[in-house]
Amino acid sequence: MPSAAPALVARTALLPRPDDLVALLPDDVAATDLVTWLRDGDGLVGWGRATSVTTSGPDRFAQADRWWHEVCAQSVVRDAVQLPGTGPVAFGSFSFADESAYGATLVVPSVVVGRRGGTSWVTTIRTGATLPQQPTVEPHPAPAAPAKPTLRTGALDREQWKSAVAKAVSRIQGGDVDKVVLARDVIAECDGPVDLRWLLTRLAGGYANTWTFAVDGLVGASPEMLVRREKGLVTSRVLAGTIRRTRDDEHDLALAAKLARSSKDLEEHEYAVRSVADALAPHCRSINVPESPFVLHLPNVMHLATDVAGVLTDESSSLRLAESLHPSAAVCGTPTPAAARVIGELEEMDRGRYAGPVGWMDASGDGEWAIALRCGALDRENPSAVRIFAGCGIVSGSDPAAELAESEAKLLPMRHALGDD
Ligand SMILES: C=C(O[C@@H]1C=C(C(=O)O)C=C[C@H]1O)C(=O)O
Repeated sequence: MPSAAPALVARTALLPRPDDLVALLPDDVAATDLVTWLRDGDGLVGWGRATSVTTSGPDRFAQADRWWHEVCAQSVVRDAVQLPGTGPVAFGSFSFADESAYGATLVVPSVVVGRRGGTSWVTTIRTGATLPQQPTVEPHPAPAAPAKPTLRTGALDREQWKSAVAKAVSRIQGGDVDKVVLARDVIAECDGPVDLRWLLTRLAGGYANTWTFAVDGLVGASPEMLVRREKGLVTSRVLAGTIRRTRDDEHDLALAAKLARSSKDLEEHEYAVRSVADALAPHCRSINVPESPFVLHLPNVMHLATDVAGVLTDESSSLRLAESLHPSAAVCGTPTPAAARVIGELEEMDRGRYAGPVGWMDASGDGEWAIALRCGALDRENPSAVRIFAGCGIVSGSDPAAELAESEAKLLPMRHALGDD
């Protein structure tokens, strides 16, 4: 059982608009106590740990949600801004698998700075009885560039992973499962402690239209929004179906048109959209599923993308909605239980928090949870190492060599951020 929920006091006040939220992260706080949620310059950054909870197992979402509810019920809040993300905020990351040794964490930082359109604010949070003073919020010197990291094989080397893909294809052709998402890990070893602020600067600068996140030592730039809940509206961005970009824009446009017509990718995409719409159905009315996907352009890859929206009909928090949507066919497969079994048999690794929900939630339960993709986990034992991940949706027409190349393209954001240009 998680620890008892403490009482918090929180104060949110307006702040002059900071240019760069990442620059506000202090350089003398442990990387696991820095949090970030950024897109196109707006979002939230935070540091310190007013309180936190860890949970594990199949109830990890419900336990964390209950804890946060109790914390908020006994908190004293002075919120002069009243926007989503003001007042006390919890940042969380959850393991992909129920049985994972990596569990889940909700962290409530002691300071959160937010920026949304023209409004910026700072929230200070403490356990105790007196309202905290507003801290000084100012940019810190830019972090130094790291040296090129060394890459080591993770659970499977390239050949082994290709043969896992080939086995997945035969399982699909044999009728065990329709689609399965297979992932691989690579260990990046740097020549000194990894500077999270450097990684975040690179990710937020290079991948501005993704959600750049850092929570409890998990860092990345995810293009996939599992669920956003804001004032009764629920939205989800589903991605599945990928093509690697070349360095030639004209050629990429032709590839995008090909992706939008590719029956293999459209089939893979359809599975993922269906799994999201079905999971939202018990919680929402007026669910809108566009008839065909659009092509999302990222610097390294292009994806087929569909934005699903609905109106919330129950009290589910954004975290409980994320639980209902996890794992979607975009990161597990279809049907879910059979795909999860094949993953367990073929990947030969614990995914940890990769491909699990990562995000934030405020006291109202509104929040945003992305799927932790294009990310890495800082190694708690070795501060110079990061375990980075990438996975691919496998369907009956998948070719192992092409999937390996796709996984390499999906590793690029983290490799570049780590200084491997
Ligand atoms: C599993 C990953 O990405 C997922 C798989 C995709 C695909 O197979 O086309 C596309 C986007 C994501 O839903 C990853 O980036 O690691």
